[in-house]
Amino acid sequence: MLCRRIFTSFLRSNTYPFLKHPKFTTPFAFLDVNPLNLRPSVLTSLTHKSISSNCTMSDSRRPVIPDVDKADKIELFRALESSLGTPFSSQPFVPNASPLIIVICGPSGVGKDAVIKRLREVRQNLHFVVTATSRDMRPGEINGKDYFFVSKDEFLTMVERNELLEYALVYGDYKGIPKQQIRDYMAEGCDIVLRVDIQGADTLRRILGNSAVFVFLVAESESALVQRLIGRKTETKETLLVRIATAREEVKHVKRFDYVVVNAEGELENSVKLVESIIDAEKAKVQQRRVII
Ligand SMILES: Nc1ncnc2c1ncn2[C@@H]1O[C@H](COP(=O)(O)OP(=O)(O)OP(=O)(O)O)[C@@H](O)[C@H]1O
Repeated sequence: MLCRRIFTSFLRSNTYPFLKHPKFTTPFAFLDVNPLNLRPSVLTSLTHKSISSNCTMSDSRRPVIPDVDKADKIELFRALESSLGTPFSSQPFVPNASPLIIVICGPSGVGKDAVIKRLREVRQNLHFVVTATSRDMRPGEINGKDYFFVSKDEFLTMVERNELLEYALVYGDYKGIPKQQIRDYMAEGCDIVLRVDIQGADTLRRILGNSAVFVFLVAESESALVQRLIGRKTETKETLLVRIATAREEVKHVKRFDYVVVNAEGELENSVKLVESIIDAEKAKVQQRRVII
């Protein structure tokens, strides 16, 4: 006690200014370690408490923290808990990430469908919104899986009922995104993938702003894109020309997107991995995108 008084009066005087160094004024600082890895404020208040409790609490009532190398884990855990005075919480430090809407766009033939198909195979809790379209079914396509194939009249009825988040007339056919499907899957905690053309992406940006993630897919070059489109064998020479001319304009809009992914020839897996990384990074953001449809 006498020693402490002498030490305190030294601290108050300016005779030995080095004694005001945090090493001497911060509890435990002389150890050069923080034995419980506590925040300095907690440490300070704890130590002040235990110093002041010296006056009132007998040694037998003070919680004893066993030595780390001797105590078993549970004993140490409980001792630390009772020293701090409140039970350790098992609540997650951060809540679950909000479901995301990922909008994938890019010129015709770049590989949007191929990337999304693979993404669905490798990633859980991801729902690809099945778009409604008035175009004819292509060989191999399945109604309700690739698209909801509807007549023009049926499509226009959906528009009248405000059932579509966004719709457009593309190469003479209507395409639109059903709202209810998005609400249902987001309620289950799924991320939503939307596949749209450039007009659709513009409209969605107006509607959703920054609450969705916009990804633009490009080929490594124009010539690679044309070869891919030819290789798909779905187009006539006329529609090929229209799609290629349109693609030339579309790639100029890349700046409006949040991310660009180069889907290079033979590198589909890498493109999918990159899209996955984008989703993971978005989910780790402190300020989450929150979307209401
Ligand atoms: N990285 C890649 N390397 C080689 N071929 C690819 C790659 N990605 C996609 N493809 C192929 O390119 C063709 C066009 O791809 P896909 O149909 O997915 O394009 P899209 O962007 O969905 O086109 P559209 O908008 O016209 O429907 C397909 O035959 C597909 O298998």
